[in-house]
Amino acid sequence: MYVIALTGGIGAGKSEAAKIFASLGIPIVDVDVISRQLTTAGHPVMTKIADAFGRDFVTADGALNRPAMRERIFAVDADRKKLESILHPVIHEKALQELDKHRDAPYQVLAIPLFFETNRYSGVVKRTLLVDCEEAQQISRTMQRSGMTESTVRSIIASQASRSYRRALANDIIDNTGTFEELAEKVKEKHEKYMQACVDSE
Ligand SMILES: CC(C)(COP(=O)(O)OP(=O)(O)OC[C@H]1O[C@@H](n2cnc3c(N)ncnc32)[C@H](O)[C@@H]1O)[C@@H](O)C(=O)NCCC(=O)NCCS
Ligand SMILES: Nc1ncnc2c1ncn2[C@@H]1O[C@H](COP(=O)(O)OP(=O)(O)OP(=O)(O)O)[C@@H](O)[C@H]1O
Repeated sequence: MYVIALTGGIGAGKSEAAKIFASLGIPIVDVDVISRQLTTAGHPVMTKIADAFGRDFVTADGALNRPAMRERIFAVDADRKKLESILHPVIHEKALQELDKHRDAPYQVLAIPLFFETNRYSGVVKRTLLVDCEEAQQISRTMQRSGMTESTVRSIIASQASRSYRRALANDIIDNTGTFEELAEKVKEKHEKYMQACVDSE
């Protein structure tokens, strides 16, 4: 299995980059998508979250109350760690199962915001690809996409690894300070490189 971890800070452009890899036929395993699936109504994980945080963090139909949880965990570090200790092991197990389904693909993309923060996936990942832009762009793009306030976005950025730390650790970097067209070109370049690399590694 040849797995590329696609990582980056909030709003840096991971989802947009992942869509372009998908359009090139590459399977995508996205841990944010898995996390959302695990926190829908009726999933056993929701019982653990309700026990740990109380009913205020669960919607009337039993799903995760995402805005309430977002406000809480990016204000209180201990609560973020508590939520992560419930969700991360289950997300990890599910992500490995998903990756296993696409063993025959030339390579796969694992979209994972907290790759450098968690360390859980290093065993399965061959290379890391950072999508990176200026912090001001992360903030404005996230605010536009989600309607979050600037201070919420800043608190999320503060909880994540710094830009310089990620840039120092990544094997490859895509600069997403430009247009969508430029991003698409850069993703295609990386795709060609990874196609060659996985052939060479056989
Ligand atoms: C806090 C929650 C409810 C907010 O939900 P929401 O729908 O607004 O955001 P979504 O899940 O799409 O995540 C958006 C982005 O927030 C950032 N983010 C999410 N969780 C975390 C975290 N624990 N630490 C730092 N940043 C995070 C990431 O950049 C992520 O891409 C949700 O993100 C969550 O349940 N987080 C805990 C699970 C987790 O750690 N996910 C990251 C997987 S490695
Ligand atoms: N090059 C670009 N030019 C303009 N807007 C962009 C560009 N790249 C991404 N965006 C927009 O910025 C927002 C954030 O991008 P995206 O959702 O891909 O980021 P992300 O890294 O997946 O964020 P998150 O960590 O929140 O999941 C989206 O609305 C997206 O369409």
